[in-house]
Amino acid sequence: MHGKVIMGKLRRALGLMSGTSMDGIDVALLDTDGDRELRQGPAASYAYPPEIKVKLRSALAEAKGLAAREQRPGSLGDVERALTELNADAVDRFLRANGVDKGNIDIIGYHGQTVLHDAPRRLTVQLGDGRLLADRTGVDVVFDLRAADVAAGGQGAPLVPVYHRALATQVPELPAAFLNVGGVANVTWIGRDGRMLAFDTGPGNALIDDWVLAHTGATHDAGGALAAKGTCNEDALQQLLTNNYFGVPPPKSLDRNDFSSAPIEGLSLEDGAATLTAFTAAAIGKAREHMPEEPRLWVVCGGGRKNKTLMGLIASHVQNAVVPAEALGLDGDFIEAQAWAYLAVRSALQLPITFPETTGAPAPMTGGVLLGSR
Ligand SMILES: Nc1ncnc2c1ncn2[C@@H]1O[C@H](COP(=O)(O)OP(=O)(O)OP(=O)(O)O)[C@@H](O)[C@H]1O
Ligand SMILES: CC(=O)N[C@H]1[C@@H]2OC[C@@H](O2)[C@@H](O)[C@@H]1O[C@H](C)C(=O)O
Repeated sequence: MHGKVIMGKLRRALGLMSGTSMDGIDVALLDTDGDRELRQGPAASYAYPPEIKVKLRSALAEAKGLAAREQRPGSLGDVERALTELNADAVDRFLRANGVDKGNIDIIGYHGQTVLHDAPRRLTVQLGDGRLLADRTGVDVVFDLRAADVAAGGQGAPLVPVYHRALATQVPELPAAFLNVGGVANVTWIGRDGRMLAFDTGPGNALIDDWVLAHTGATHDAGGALAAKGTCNEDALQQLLTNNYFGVPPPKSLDRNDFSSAPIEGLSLEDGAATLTAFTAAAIGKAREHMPEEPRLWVVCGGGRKNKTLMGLIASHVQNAVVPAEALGLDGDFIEAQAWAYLAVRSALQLPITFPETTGAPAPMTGGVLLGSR
């Protein structure tokens, strides 16, 4: 089933990413040889309809009880089908809007929606039906990119590091850190010789989003304005930082809800936002303890780079410059979707996508399941 992608040739891939913020589907086009050649094309986001967001929140609770990755009890099967249909619709809309011919797309890299991630139990569950997506789109789909790594004893996350490494050719000076602040935050340290070290640093925006949603109904703290008005509660922050996770050496990964915001209960909206924002930044600062050498530059991707308060705090916790991905001419909103396109091509070529230094895989290994169009 790996016949379509030939080594050395540029392949046109579409990446479909739905992250832990659970806000929708990011789509990005990438022409790549699966190695150093990267030609980023158009990209777009398609928000989940409100009713899907509500269903996803309950799916997340239902998924807690899963004992095996293929189980779909309760509403999970229905939600999976609905999400897959939304992804197929997103592909159609994207191709139409950008005048791209479906026949020219070689492969789709499909992430799905993570509803459970528990690497110690060798369990990572992404809702999404690769077979259905391949049938609906008529394009070959690579799905389940995390599963083989987890089965082999790896963390199954983060998977973006190999794409970060490919982007690092654009960084003026190494070592550098690519920091993704999504629902959860993850970092890839890249050394002068291209060596990688990657792991989830701690919370990203998810705790802040949940706090703001519960108190105001808004989806996030736009620009970090609420946090800027509040005062960090030092006791609560220190309590949050006592979590054992920060001392654990990498590789390590997190589920969306691995951290509780219990220590900030009772604080005002603004002070709670300030404290959680300080928590995300301090956790990123702690990531430095695991790095072999201080990054010369921190390149920030993901929605968290739009939170000015957070960006300022991150800068106060690290040495050297902190810049948004745009400073390197990249679009910080779509690096993960592009990464999924890149990973799909690497998977089809049977190239490694995870490494001992990124997920704790026993050796560099490929992954993903290729579902041929028919
Ligand atoms: N203007 C903004 N101001 C502040 N925060 C923002 C802004 N825009 C987006 N965000 C934050 O970024 C989040 C979305 O980020 P992103 O799309 O990178 O996450 P994700 O890909 O879903 O998550 P992950 O990377 O963990 O899988 C939103 O939930 C919100 O908290
Ligand atoms: C299991 C899972 O979906 N993890 C996500 C999550 O969101 C950020 C962080 O935690 C990262 O480890 C990962 O996503 C990115 C895309 C990755 O695998 O690189």
